Amino acid sequence: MTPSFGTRLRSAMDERGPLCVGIDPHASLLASWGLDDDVAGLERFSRTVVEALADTVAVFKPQAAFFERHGSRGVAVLERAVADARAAGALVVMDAKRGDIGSTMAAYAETFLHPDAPLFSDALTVSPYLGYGSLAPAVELARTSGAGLFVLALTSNPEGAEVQRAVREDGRTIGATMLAHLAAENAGESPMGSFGAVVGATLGDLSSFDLDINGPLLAPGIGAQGATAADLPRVFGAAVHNVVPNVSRGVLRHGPDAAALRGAAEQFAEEIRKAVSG
Ligand SMILES: O=C(O)c1cc(=O)[nH]c(=O)n1[C@@H]1O[C@H](COP(=O)(O)O)[C@@H](O)[C@H]1O
Repeated sequence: MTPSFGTRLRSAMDERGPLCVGIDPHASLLASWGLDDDVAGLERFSRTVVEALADTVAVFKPQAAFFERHGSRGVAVLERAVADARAAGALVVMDAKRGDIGSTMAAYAETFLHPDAPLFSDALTVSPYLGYGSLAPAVELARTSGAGLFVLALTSNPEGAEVQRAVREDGRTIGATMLAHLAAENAGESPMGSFGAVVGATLGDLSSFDLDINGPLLAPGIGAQGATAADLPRVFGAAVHNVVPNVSRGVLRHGPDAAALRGAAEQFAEEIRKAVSG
């Protein structure tokens, strides 16, 4: 049986460090790489990123929207990127932020978390804002297929606060409630559970939240959104050892040269290592 996502992620983080590189082929990045904003450009971009980094980076996070905007051929490029990255030993978190009523959520789960699906990924980002319980089919399928989820809890964008910091009748914020659901999901798992939270690295002091969910914390916001690796201990406190920091544009803007991409990823990885161990 495949080891759980939490187990595989912990090994990958121990072996390669926790950096996650986002594959976000923005039209502006394609242009700055000298590529056309079309399927050929998309393919060249994603292959270059995967080939340059798949043997050193623990996790890739392709952003599905940048592939889907090119239609079915863009989705074919995404399938290839996922397969190549996984074949080279990296884990893939599909950033598709899916969320729907339970019966439709089951179809999203089949799309990304069924081992026979063309887009099968090690984990998927999901939105719990139709109610955490609506994610149940994805939780269930992830458990049987050895995959994981990253649930949007406290997102990196300033607009997220109006929902995630809203206070419920029981006095808890919505974000804290999502973290509590995840802690329950991961209870008793070792070395950690497979049900992670997305918590932005941009959010400053989060000591009022219990980030101890016994699962991974995907932390976007380093680089283009203004956070730095040095912010991680202040934002995450003791939970920093479970943080998977994501950098997309901060690495990608160094392409298309493979050595420059590797250099940028190594620099972020080193800054993260220092911040987490220091
Ligand atoms: O789920 C995500 O990955 C995500 C959640 C969040 O709160 N903030 C956030 O920026 N992201 C994603 O993380 C990536 C950040 O990209 P950069 O700002 O270029 O590093 C994008 O793919 C975003 O969609």
